[in-house]
Amino acid sequence: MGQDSSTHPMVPVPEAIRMVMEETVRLLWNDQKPNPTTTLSSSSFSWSMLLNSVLAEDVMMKEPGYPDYNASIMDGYAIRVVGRSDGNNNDQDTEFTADQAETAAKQSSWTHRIVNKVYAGDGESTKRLEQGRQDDEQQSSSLPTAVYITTGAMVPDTYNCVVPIEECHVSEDSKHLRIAPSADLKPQTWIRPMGCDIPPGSVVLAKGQTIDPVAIGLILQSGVETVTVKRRTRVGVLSTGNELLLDPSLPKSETKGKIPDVNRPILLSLLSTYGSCCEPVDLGTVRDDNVDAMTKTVLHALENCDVVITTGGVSMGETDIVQHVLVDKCGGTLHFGRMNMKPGKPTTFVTVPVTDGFKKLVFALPGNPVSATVCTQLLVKPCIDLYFQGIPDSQGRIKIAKDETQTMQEIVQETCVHPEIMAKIAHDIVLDKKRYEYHRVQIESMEDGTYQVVSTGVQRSSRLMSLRNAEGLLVLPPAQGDKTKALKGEQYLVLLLNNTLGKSPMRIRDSVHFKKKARQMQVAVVEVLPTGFKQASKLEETCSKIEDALSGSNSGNARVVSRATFEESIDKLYPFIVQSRRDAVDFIVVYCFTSEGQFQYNLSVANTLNKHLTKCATSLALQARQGGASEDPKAALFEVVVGYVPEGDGSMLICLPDTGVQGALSNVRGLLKHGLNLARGKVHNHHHK
Ligand SMILES: Nc1nc2c(c(=O)[nH]1)N[C@H]1C(S)=C(S)[C@@H](COP(=O)(O)OP(=O)(O)OC[C@H]3O[C@@H](n4cnc5c(N)ncnc54)[C@H](O)[C@@H]3O)O[C@H]1N2
Ligand code: MOO
Repeated sequence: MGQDSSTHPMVPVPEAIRMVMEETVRLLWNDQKPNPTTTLSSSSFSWSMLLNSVLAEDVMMKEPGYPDYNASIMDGYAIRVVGRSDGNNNDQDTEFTADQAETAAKQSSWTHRIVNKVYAGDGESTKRLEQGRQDDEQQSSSLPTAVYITTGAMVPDTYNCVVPIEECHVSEDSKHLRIAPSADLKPQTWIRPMGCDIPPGSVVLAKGQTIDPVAIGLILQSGVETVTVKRRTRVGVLSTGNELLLDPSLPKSETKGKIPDVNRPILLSLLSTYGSCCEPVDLGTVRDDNVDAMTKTVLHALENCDVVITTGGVSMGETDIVQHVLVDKCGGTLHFGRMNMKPGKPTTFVTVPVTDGFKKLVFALPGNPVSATVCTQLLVKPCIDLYFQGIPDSQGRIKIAKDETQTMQEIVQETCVHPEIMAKIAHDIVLDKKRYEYHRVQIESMEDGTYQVVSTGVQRSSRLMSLRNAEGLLVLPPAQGDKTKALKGEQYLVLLLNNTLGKSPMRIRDSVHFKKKARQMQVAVVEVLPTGFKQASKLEETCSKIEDALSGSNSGNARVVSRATFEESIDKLYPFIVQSRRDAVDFIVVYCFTSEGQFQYNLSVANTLNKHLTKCATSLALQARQGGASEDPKAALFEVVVGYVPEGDGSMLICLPDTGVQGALSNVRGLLKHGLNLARGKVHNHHHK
């Protein structure tokens, strides 16, 4: 099992996305997200930092509420009237009543003397009228006092009513005032009392809310010193390749064979359209002929980002070193190295541990610009949405299973991916011979509420024009037998690349893209033999026997997608099993050599495997053993183990002797498939439409 990408099975795209989501969930579940929140201090608030951020904590109104003083609602005069309820009315003679206004109107006498002016923004001690004048007034008059006040200004504590300027008659020398009898002279008239707009202690904005323009205003009014928001996911983009033109100002003669780096600008700007969840980080470019230099760049990127996207260098060429750097040099775990997809086949997904025990997610995308862009949309977007939002609140739909992996699966089912629709195609499209094609299309809404899609033309992965104005990805299966074309009028699934149709993201649980079809059963085969065992491998012939035994007309075909030989060290077997299930394998068949004297070995392999299985199916094992014995009586002497490997979607493992393989498997074929479906929690099989 080398790391060469050609040995990686082509993982179906939905399975690949599911693995990405599972790793993301696992990381969140295990608190492996560093600094999930950021606290912004009011001294550094700027609207651009706040806008579109998501609150990680409630914003509460500080004492004494907003406004934090009694404010005038009108331009006019503040006076004191009878009935103030604040217990501060011991100075009875300065209180003014409607009767007094009435009398003054009849007599054309003044009702108040004006002792000050208060403008909006003035503090309590502001004195705008000259001292001399006040002294003068105090001596010459016993009228109650009033102050001129503007809208929004602080009403001094000694006053409890504002009379708008329209209801005041002011003496020519601006020293006296007559209040019109029409004025409303109740306490608090035209005053916004302290805390009336936002009472102290109230929740101004709730946790989880996205900060919109109004929320910015409310945060500022709330008087809080800090706001805690969810930290945006830092997503780094690194282009790899010596062909990238680093200095566009160089003369043409010096740049032959170089091309502009389009991936980095495309992906960085695409990420910036993902809104509040992500902070794109430009990691520049790196050469593809220097493993150490690339390793250094990647390690630095991993320290600084939560998610890293690289483009280029993941296929089969001598300079395709990215996987080597990520796995061998950076110690990453490879989750998949190829997808059954055009464009995007060599897409590679790795998780890499960094210091502090945090794990980072790395998407090593193909260099072709279309492949890189489409794979970012399909795989990276849902991942960073999930990483930012955290484990979905499922309103109780998530069953917490005893087994952690099962719980993860449950959570993954609740996570969201691209929106999707069904649409008819407007013209024939030739199907790819081998791979599912995610064909770029434009979408037309028809009058009857259905959709029709039109291809964007030649779909070569280098042809960025195929993405120009593309609105969706039409999911086309590979050609099969006579079916070499998708025909005009046929209906297919379309994954949406933008939100022009106003469709919501799909929960994986509900997504048609993720619905399992009765597809080819995928099988991993392992041959195990004791050390120094001198017998030629029978892997090839046994694999074809296994394929035949597991294929049946009404239960679909089986295909061996990975195979390996292990000598002695059964310890190595478990990582292979884990990898097999990650490759979405249905059955793992382990067979042991059984020449004379190998009973003990067969027993120890069987016992070791037994430990890793849940739901050991002893009756199935017995039946398989009987089937094996009917082919070769000797097979009855050896151990058979059948059980369920719970990780991921789950696989069925069958450990048996190297003889009677076909008889054993064909005897339990139907039961194995049924057992797998039961163990996977599926009551019904899903069939092709
Ligand atoms: N022998 C095989 N060759 C290839 C296979 C294969 O299975 N066997 N797969 C092909 C497929 S499918 C794809 S997709 C590409 C992906 O290759 P890489 O990821 O290794 O990418 P590169 O070889 O580095 O580049 C591919 C292509 O894209 C151009 N490129 C790269 N980076 C950028 C950039 N930042 N901006 C613009 N264009 C870029 C590069 O020049 C190449 O033309 O591999 C096939 N080969
Ligand atoms: O998968 Mo590649 O992305 O065809 O061109």
